[in-house]
Amino acid sequence: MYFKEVPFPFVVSFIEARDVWKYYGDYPALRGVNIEIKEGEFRCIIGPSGSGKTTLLSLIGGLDRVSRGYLRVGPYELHKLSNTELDRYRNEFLGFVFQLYYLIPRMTVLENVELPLIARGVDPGRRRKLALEALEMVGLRNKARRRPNELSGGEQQRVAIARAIVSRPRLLLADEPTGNLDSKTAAVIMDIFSKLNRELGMTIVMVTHNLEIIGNCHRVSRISDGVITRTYDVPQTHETLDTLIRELMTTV
Ligand SMILES: Nc1ncnc2c1ncn2[C@@H]1O[C@H](COP(=O)(O)OP(=O)(O)OP(=O)(O)O)[C@@H](O)[C@H]1O
Repeated sequence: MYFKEVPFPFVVSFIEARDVWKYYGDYPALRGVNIEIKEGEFRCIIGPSGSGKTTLLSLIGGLDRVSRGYLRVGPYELHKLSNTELDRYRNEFLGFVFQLYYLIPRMTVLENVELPLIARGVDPGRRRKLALEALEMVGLRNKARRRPNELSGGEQQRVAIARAIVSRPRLLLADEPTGNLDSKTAAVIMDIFSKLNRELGMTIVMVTHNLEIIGNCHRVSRISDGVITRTYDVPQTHETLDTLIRELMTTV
């Protein structure tokens, strides 16, 4: 009997950008980006300063609009959405983690994590339960009553991650999430991302300068002068990973 081999990836891409351009005034920060990311994938985006990483993430996150081209995330064709529809997309579909934690100092850790649920009208009992679950996932349930300034930088970033995932978004976007952290704390943060990806099936797109942490991703795309120049599968063995990191170091 003859079995036709199913091509991989079989599923339709979760994120699809085709010839995406973004202008700031006359300046083209993105110059025809093409990228496909599968659901459940953990994708890193690397590239030199000013190459367009944050711009691309802002477009995928619906924080800004494409100037030209096709950009779809799940069922949402972002280039076609109105501002209200974009707001809804962000609220229902996404979690964001940034380099700075943006926690509210006068609120407790628990209240900070509950915030996105207040905006969604979730009742207080359920809010508390979900926020504690999110804190459990980042290993900070025991610090729920503290205030952000009583925590280390790594712990504050873990609170920011709990806040980003409290409504169980399908897509988590992270912009230099380890940018302010030492390498040991960065590794802890990356283990949390890997766990969210593995256990909750959350698709993650992470922009980073830090090549030490790309071993946690499935694939890494390199962007240069506003164009994705290459996408690599991240190797599973240390030796081949080191070879890839050395190759990428010459370009980032
Ligand atoms: N709001 C803006 N107005 C004008 N130009 C902008 C704006 N945002 C970004 N740019 C320009 O677009 C280009 C891409 O910026 P972007 O922030 O996407 O780069 P990046 O790869 O994330 O850089 P970095 O690693 O330094 O954060 C840069 O030349 C930047 O100066």
